[in-house]
Amino acid sequence: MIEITGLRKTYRSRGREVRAVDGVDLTVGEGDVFGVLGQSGAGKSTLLRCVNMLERPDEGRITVGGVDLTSLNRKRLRLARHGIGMIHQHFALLSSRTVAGNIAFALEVTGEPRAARKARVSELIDLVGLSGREDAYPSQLSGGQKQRVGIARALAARPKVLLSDEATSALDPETTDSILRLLLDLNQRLGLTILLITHEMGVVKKICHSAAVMRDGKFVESGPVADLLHHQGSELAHGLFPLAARSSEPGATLIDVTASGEDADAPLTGLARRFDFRILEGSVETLAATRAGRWRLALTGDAAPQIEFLRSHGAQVEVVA
Ligand SMILES: Nc1ncnc2c1ncn2[C@@H]1O[C@H](COP(=O)(O)OP(=O)(O)OP(=O)(O)O)[C@@H](O)[C@H]1O
Repeated sequence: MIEITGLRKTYRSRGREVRAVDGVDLTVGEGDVFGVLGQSGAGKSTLLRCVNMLERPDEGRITVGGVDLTSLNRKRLRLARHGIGMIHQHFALLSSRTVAGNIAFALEVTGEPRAARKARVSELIDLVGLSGREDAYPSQLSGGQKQRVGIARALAARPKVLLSDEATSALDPETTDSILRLLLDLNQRLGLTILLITHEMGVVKKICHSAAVMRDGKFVESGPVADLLHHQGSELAHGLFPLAARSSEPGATLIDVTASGEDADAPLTGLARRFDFRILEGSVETLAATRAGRWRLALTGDAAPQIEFLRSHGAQVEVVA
């Protein structure tokens, strides 16, 4: 649904050059939820703003729903943007308009006939769970309710793609969860493709099927979350399952074990039937697209057959010490 190749964007200000996006390739399949994770300054916002051409890239191709956005003139680009909704960290609502007014505004912009607007607004209010709050002004809403208005407004023109710019960063953990559940629900019910940027590992954990880690304008790893977990040295694996336990143990070999799928704990259970070892730390968790487990083990005795056993049962093993 979204295809990006060779994307570059450099800012020049006061004689200084900043390569905000430095050669990014990205494919987001239809109905996928893709998260780009990175720290402040990594280039996430620039990347996202290039996807709907709010920012014009210096190099690269951006195709959304089969349409090459970089080749469109201004008028066609405006139309293509109707198929790409966007939500923001600080909601960007009109303070002088009610909930219904804010959503109706998006329909006015896309030229929806006045007669059809009212019905569509109430449909959208229903969709995001704001029934009863139609006449409230943004100042009377909680952060979560404001983001629901943002989502309804972004979906007004029935886009196939939703871009999310740190949509939950300004929300408390409980509200974050309810907004992520709503996004996942919309992804499933409407088949909505979602590309989100975030600096929160929890967001990737809860709703992303695929993810990329971005640093200095580049993707340092990218792919389905279940696959990335199995890559040696994966930052995503370390971030999703931080193992802070002891990093040395006299007389033992320390290893980190990663396994995914419905039977994520099977390699470890199998190992326990044959060998003696200790679990220093770890857990199995349900992620958006898979179940996965990660543990730090202290192996006593000969480590080689134990590591071999785990690997032959589909687990990724990294020797720590
Ligand atoms: N309009 C601009 N002019 C000059 N430099 C910019 C501009 N926008 C972004 N940058 C620079 O580009 C780099 C990437 O910024 P960007 O906002 O895309 O990163 P980010 O990962 O989204 O970070 P944050 O989460 O803090 O927004 C940063 O070094 C930033 O200072």
